[in-house]
Amino acid sequence: MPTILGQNQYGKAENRVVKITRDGDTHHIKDLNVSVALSGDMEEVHYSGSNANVLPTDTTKNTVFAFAKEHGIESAEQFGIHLARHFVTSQEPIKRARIRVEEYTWERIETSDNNSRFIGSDEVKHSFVRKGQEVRTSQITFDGENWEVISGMKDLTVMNSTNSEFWGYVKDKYTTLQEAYDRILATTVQAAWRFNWTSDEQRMPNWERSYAEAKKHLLQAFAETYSLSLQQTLYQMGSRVINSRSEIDEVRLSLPNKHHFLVDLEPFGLKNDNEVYFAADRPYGLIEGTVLRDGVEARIPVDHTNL
Ligand SMILES: O=c1[nH]c(=O)c2[nH]c(=O)[nH]c2[nH]1
Repeated sequence: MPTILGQNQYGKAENRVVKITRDGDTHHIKDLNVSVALSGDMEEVHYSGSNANVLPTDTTKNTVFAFAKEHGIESAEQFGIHLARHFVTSQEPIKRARIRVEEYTWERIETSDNNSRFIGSDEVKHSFVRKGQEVRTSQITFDGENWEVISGMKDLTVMNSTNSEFWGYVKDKYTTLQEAYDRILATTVQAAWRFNWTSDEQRMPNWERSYAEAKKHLLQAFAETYSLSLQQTLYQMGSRVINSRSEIDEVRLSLPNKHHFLVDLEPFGLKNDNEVYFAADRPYGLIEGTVLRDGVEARIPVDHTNL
């Protein structure tokens, strides 16, 4: 049976690059995990093994580190844009570059209870603790003409200890779930949002500010929604971002329902007054959905993941 080559891409994955910027003796850290995927005229290397069109993955790794020096790392998105543009414009056979970035955030260590005494001391300026909250993600794709930037986050765990109910659902012969009028709602947010910046002709968003604002709106919507289901909360979270940020047209959310079950304390002669829960880790409900600006086309893949 004859065969033909289908979709293919290649590049160095998970380049862990850390850039220290020294502003006098005050240091700033950017800590990224960068994955490069290139595609284009790559039939020959697959069919015959000719490497004539192949920029080595080793070179793509070196480029990541060299660009950290040459261009700095202003934001994950800006860094990805520099890289994608470079690969597509410098090598004829490369027609498309996709750069995925995970970013780990570092916060300054405060070195005294009375912090004000130490402001200006060396410890504050160059000592950091890695932030335990979310991992920031971005994916930058360039085909020589159009850009697609999808940013987001994963591992951001949140909980409402009240203002959540779940009742009025379908009941069949297998249904045992009790209706809940005051339950815990907890989830670990995986979010991806697509920017409507697609060409060098348009003004580029402020990536850092956009991220901070999108995160703020997701969290505020989670906190402020009186929830009748996680689905309803998901829609509120997505639409809050779309309505507040004109640079974002599409939000995809994947929200595991981190179930907290009330423990039966009756056997011990104790009454559980919505106080003691068993935090189950699996199975979990998985609630996923896309929220779009009216009139735009959905482009974030249903199973979009970063790395
Ligand atoms: O918010 C929820 N949505 C569901 O679809 C669902 N299903 C379920 O068993 N519990 C919940 N909770």
